[in-house]
Amino acid sequence: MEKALSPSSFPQGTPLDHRYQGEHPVRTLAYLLRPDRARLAGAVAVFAVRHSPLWLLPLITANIIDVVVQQRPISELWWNAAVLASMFIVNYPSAVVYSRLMSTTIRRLSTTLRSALCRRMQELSIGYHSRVSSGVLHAKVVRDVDTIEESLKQTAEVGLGAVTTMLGGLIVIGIRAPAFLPIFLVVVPAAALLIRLLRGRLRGRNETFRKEIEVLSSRVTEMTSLIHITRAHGLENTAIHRVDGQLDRVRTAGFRLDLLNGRVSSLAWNVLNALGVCCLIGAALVAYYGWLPVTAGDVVMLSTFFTTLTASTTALMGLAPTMTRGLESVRSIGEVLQAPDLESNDGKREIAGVTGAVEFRRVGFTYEGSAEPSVSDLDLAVRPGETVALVGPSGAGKSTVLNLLIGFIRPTEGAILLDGIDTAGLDLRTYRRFLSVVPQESILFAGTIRENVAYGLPDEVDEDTLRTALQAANAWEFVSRLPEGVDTLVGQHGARLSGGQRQRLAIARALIRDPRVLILDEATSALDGRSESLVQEALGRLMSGRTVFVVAHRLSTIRNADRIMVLEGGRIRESGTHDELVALGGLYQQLQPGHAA
Ligand SMILES: Nc1ncnc2c1ncn2[C@@H]1O[C@H](COP(=O)(O)OP(=O)(O)OP(=O)(O)O)[C@@H](O)[C@H]1O
Repeated sequence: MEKALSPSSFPQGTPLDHRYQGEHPVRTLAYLLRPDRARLAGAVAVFAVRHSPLWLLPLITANIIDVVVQQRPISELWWNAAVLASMFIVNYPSAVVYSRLMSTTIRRLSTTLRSALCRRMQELSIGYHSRVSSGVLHAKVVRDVDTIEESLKQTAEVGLGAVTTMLGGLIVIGIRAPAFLPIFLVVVPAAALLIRLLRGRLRGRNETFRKEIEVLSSRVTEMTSLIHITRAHGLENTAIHRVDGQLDRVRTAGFRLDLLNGRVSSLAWNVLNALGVCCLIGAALVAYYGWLPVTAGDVVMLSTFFTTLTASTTALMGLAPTMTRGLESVRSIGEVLQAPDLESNDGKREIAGVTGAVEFRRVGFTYEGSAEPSVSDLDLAVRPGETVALVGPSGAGKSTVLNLLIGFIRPTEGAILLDGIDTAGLDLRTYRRFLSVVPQESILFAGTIRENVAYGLPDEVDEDTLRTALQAANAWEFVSRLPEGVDTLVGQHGARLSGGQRQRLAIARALIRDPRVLILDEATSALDGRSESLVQEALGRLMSGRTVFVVAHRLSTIRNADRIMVLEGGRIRESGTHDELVALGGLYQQLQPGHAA
């Protein structure tokens, strides 16, 4: 069973942590497959048995022909028939065992990779997540791992098939007609190369087709994300026209690819079989004139082997792109697994309680690559239970201060102290248990109201606690009227909730955690009348008795704050209560709505 995760047992030491240091992807794969090496060896052995008809059948056919042509004892026919029968008897069970062994190995590997990626994403800093789009990370977890899985499966199936056929075939030829071995070793690769060259043209067309599909995919994504704007402006036809144009290109590229595919496949088949016939005639001539000791059975065997060995060599060469794709995906996953941008908490002090005293000591913060600091010389001591409103023009540094408080970013100058302890030395995950953040956009995930409100709480929440939180958040009234109450599904495919209702659920989510420190990023757009007052009332309850930092837009929040900090250019320009700042007649006064600048 999975161990419950406490900060101290937070996933460390995923299988790739210690090992993956950007080495060649083949080594990464070898490392990942190590725990399954016995299983893999078993799979290879079983595969050779399962695949034996392909390289043994020509030999047995040759034996049977020789029994007939040379009038050898009939018992030899029965012996050969018995070998043939036993091959078929073991074929089915060995196929089942092979699938089982291989599938266990490959599925375990993809689960390990996906789990390592998800864990690493939870450890990477918020800075990393704001730089790397979620779509890219999503593609790594889903598509790249899928590509690795597919590439391993194909390499195993096709590669093992080709290698066992080639080895088996060459051994049989080496024993039965050794004089032909050097000829095979030269002619078979040459024939395979010829067929590969013929197919080479397909690659270019494949590439064109794939690119057109990628453009289509981005056009569709663009269309769906713009759908509100498109519909609001009556631009449906323009949007459809854009997609239609691309659909046409995909159709043309697909059609050309299919035509070429048909021509190339037929040409390759003809070349392969023509070469096979040449081999048959050549071997027949050798036997007929007695240039080498070759029986009639050998003639048939050699010509069959020529075709199967050439096909195997071609298949092996054709694996290269699949393997390259798989290795590229391993590398792409490695980029995330070795990204150094981690939030470092390991070994830092864990805290069991917070009273809520927060102090900024000459805090400065400069974003990486920025010339100017976004916050400078910030000095601020906040008592437990105090409400501090941050106001200021756009770009003043308000969000940066909130992110510093959450610990998403660390001060580049000075220190932030929590209850007198420098947060630089704290395991922030333990501190954040006493922290709630209510963002501007209330984010609900696909689940019930109960799950959304109780998200992340360690224990099951009882009905009373849930109801009290919803009541205090002014959400009970609408939740209790929903057909399934707290068990109603919300989120992407759930009940439709208004903006105000979503905000009140977000407030309930914060309330139920009973935080000591609350971080509030108020929505810039106010709701209408009743909904707005319900949200304000709920916020009032949420804020009371806690240390609150709020990026404030509502006049009521600002008026009720114990202190207002007016930021500009990353510095505190003014601070005080609403009345004091109005009396001051400075920047705060200018920021008031309706003020003529
Ligand atoms: N990730 C980042 N990298 C570089 N600079 C950034 C980054 N985020 C913000 N900044 C810069 O830092 C400054 C402060 O930004 P911040 O988002 O904190 O302002 P704000 O007061 O919250 O603005 P708004 O009210 O518009 O949200 C701005 O000049 C902004 O351009």
